Amino acid sequence: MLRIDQNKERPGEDTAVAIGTFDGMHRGHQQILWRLKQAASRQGLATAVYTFSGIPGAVLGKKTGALFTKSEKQAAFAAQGIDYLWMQKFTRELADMPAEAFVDFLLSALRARVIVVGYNNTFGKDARGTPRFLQEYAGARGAKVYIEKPVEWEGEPVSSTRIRELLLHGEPARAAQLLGEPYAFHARVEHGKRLGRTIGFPTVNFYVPEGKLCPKRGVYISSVEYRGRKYAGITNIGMRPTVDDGDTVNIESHMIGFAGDIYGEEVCVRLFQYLRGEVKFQNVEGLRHQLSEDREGALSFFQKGKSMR
Ligand SMILES: Cc1cc2nc3c(=O)[nH]c(=O)nc-3n(C[C@H](O)[C@H](O)[C@H](O)COP(=O)(O)O)c2cc1C
Ligand SMILES: Nc1ncnc2c1ncn2[C@@H]1O[C@H](COP(=O)(O)OP(=O)(O)OP(=O)(O)O)[C@@H](O)[C@H]1O
Repeated sequence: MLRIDQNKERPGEDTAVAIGTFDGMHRGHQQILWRLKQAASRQGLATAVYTFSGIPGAVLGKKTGALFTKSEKQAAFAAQGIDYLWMQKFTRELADMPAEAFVDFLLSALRARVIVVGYNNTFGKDARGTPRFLQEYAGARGAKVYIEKPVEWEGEPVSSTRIRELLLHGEPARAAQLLGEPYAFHARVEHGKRLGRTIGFPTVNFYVPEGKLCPKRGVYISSVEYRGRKYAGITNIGMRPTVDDGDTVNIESHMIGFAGDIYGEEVCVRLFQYLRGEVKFQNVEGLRHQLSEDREGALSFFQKGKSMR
């Protein structure tokens, strides 16, 4: 996959292009990319995606985090086998761009001969770039436009907004149904207080990456992937009131059955089920007792045959 927003690189061939924010690469997004690849291969075109590095809501005043960091989004498109990726920083100027100018850009700079969008895609000033507008304007200029019907779950369209709300309400299992896989953090392990190991629960610690959505605070059944191996785990998202009086949210996972120092290494933590809220215990012994129960909860969850994917 080639990033074509950098160094003035452009596709050297005609393309089929999909447009949208694609935050989370949920099942609706997967359907769009399936159609993109199908249309491209039928017509002998390369595949391209025009997307944003953040989420438009963050620029337009909504204070919600995104499901993907920039690098997670780039990795998701690479995994989908997309040939060319244009990742644009979303700005107010971009939001005010006339819809015609945006389509002209797709046709000329990205060499779009096919354009694929979902039923609800809009772009350009005053959201005038509707699927119908696209069909008329791009169609008159020789491009074929595909408009995908909504992919639904429990009778409502799957959307990034809906997934963010589920995660903020502590419903990671339902979020995973819409995403097609559990919500994940890819992070580098940071130093903790080294207290965990003294109570029999060493943890990997990191902070929520800037701009990424922090799910409801509390304790989760999770898995931790490290060097290609997945461990059952328990993860706390919170401020550790028993041992810390700081006010920064931190993510900590205990990997069941793992021993070793992995500071500075990359891990992937996936959230499966919300167990409980964070509690301020009278003493560390109370915390240790609760952590043993949390671990039992995680072990029986995975013993029931749940996959760690
Ligand atoms: C699964 C899990 C659940 C936790 N639950 C709580 C909690 O309810 N209350 C709390 O004060 N700290 C909680 N913690 C944080 C512990 O206080 C912390 O992991 C421990 O002190 C070790 O810190 P360290 O990694 O900096 O050494 C939890 C940690 C984990 C991994
Ligand atoms: N459930 C869905 N079914 C089919 N296509 C979809 C679905 N959701 C989004 N799309 C399409 O996928 C592309 C990228 O979607 P985009 O990320 O912009 O919207 P979204 O997932 O609905 O997010 P939000 O909730 O923030 O509006 C767009 O063309 C959009 O129309």
